[in-house]
Amino acid sequence: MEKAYKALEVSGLHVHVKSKQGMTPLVRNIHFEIERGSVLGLVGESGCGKSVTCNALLRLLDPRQTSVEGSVKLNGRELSGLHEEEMRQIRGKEIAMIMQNPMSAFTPVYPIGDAFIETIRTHTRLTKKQALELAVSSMEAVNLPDPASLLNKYPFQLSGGMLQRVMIAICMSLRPAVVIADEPTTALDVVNQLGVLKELDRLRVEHGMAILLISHDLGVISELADEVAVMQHGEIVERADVFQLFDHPKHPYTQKLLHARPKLIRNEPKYNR
Ligand SMILES: Nc1ncnc2c1ncn2[C@@H]1O[C@H](COP(=O)(O)OP(=O)(O)OP(=O)(O)O)[C@@H](O)[C@H]1O
Repeated sequence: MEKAYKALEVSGLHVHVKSKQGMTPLVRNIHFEIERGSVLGLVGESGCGKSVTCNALLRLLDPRQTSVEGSVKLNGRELSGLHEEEMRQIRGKEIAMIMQNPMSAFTPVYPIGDAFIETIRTHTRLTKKQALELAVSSMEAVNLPDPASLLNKYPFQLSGGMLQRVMIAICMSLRPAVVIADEPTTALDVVNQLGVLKELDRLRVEHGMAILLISHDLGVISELADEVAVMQHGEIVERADVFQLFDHPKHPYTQKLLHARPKLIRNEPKYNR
């Protein structure tokens, strides 16, 4: 059988932070890999280390406060020894991040087109006109209406769902191999949530990108993920195929998480007056 192509491979990732007691572990011994065109869901309670893990992958943690050990391979290329300048080239272009709060990703005093064109031109040799064309086509691809006029708007003039789509469009315009989506739908209402998830899934299918999807919401995870890693206290305690995990959770913490899912409690007959 042909060997699956790994877009992202993480092994033995440890992060420590400086504290009065010395170096304190934040995440320990993280291992996972994501194949091209597939989605790994990363779940766990608040503070368990999901964002620290992602920031460590992208080398966004402050090296004066934290130390990171382990191996991170992107399309087979080891990232851990690279210089900051090389990492800057990789971030956004080969591995991109969609953040939780789209509003904070844009500078409020500039039209959104400025952010779009700056990102494209930082990573490509396209002219401003070509970058603009790419911005418009990327926005069309995520079903944003009238992209040319949207590019002239300021962030506060767009709804949360639209801004999230703009962020996805910016992210996708450079066709990264890996996308880290950190709670991409938390700030959205359910209709927009579904739209954004569908968009991510379409881009995964059409462009074969690998997605690391971080969410508290097991509903979101079950919509999109092929595999799920469950984190607790800085460690991955269980990793399994999504159906296996939902049907036969092994670790007590996974069982607890699944048990804590909101259920519809409306079986009682209606009150008759
Ligand atoms: N720069 C830092 N210095 C010290 N501690 C930190 C730092 N960044 C994060 N932490 C701590 O590391 C732990 C993990 O934080 P992290 O943000 O990764 O959690 P999370 O799982 O993403 O939570 P949430 O779901 O709420 O976003 C927390 O206890 C947090 O306080």
